[in-house]
Amino acid sequence: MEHDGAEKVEKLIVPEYDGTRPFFFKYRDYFLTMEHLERMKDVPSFEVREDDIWIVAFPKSGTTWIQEIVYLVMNNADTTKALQTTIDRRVPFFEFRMPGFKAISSLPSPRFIKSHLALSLLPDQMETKKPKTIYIYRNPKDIVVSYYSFFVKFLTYTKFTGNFEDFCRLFTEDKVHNGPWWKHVTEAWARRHDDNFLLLCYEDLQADLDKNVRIVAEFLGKSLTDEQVARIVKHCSFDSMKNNDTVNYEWLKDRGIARGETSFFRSGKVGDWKNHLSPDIVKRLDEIVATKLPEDFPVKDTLSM
Ligand SMILES: Nc1ncnc2c1ncn2[C@@H]1O[C@H](COP(=O)(O)OS(=O)(=O)O)[C@@H](OP(=O)(O)O)[C@H]1O
Repeated sequence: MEHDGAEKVEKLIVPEYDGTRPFFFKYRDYFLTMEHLERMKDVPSFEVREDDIWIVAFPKSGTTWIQEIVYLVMNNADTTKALQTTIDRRVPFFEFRMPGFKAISSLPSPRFIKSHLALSLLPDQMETKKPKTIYIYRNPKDIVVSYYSFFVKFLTYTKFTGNFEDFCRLFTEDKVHNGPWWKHVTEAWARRHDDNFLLLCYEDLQADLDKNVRIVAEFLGKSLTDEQVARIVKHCSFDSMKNNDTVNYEWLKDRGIARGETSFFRSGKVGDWKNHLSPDIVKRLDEIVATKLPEDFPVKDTLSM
């Protein structure tokens, strides 16, 4: 894979800000915020380990859910241990400023690492060290609702001044952080048969969490008892995680990063988009699914499908 040094990154910047939009910049094929773009120069050379476990997803696709499941599977369903430390410390966010590349580099093995970067933007050594990688995808209609709620209403530091419809339109134009969604998931689809790769789907977890915990455990080479699986399933229900202060990101409110009146655990449903999206946005998203995804890519935007 080609290395992109700082100089080349600078040349790839395409300003999209017109006073109503957040600052997104195009890096290779993806839109990133300036903050993330600045760190991209250190990404290609980041040292990957064979025993890392990477959790990769487009934002709002169920990343936190998988982070907690992976942590528990790898720690024999020790929920007491999980409840001692917030998820951002147990499974750090790779490209975020906290804790940063240096801190992640010095973590003991096995490291659990979360990233929202598309697979093609991850460190070069992902291809040679081949760490186990779990990717979760979700239907774009629920994602855009969840994304607006998180990016505009939950976080305090984003500068989006448009309304919900504006945000949805930007999403359909691929111009949201980590967009295009369809390209992000298509890259994962192409990897679905790789031995070190597990592709999961948010809607499948909703339909049968027990089964998906077992799939994760098998992929990670862990043998769990039925009682351990049941404990993970209970701990990882929406209501349990919403009320769990080590995963619900309520601590961001104390740091002034998130607003008091909103919740990271918003709805946790499949098909909630029906209560929010306009017919025009539904049409645009259906078009993206129909024309930009591989033909056999299964997108489930209701639970009955
Ligand atoms: N346990 C469980 N059950 C059902 N749904 C769950 C669960 N955990 C997280 N979620 C929902 O996932 C959405 C957040 O996605 P991410 O964790 O990927 O967000 S982030 O991008 O990492 O910020 C967000 O979706 P919405 O509720 O639709 O906004 C969360 O509520």
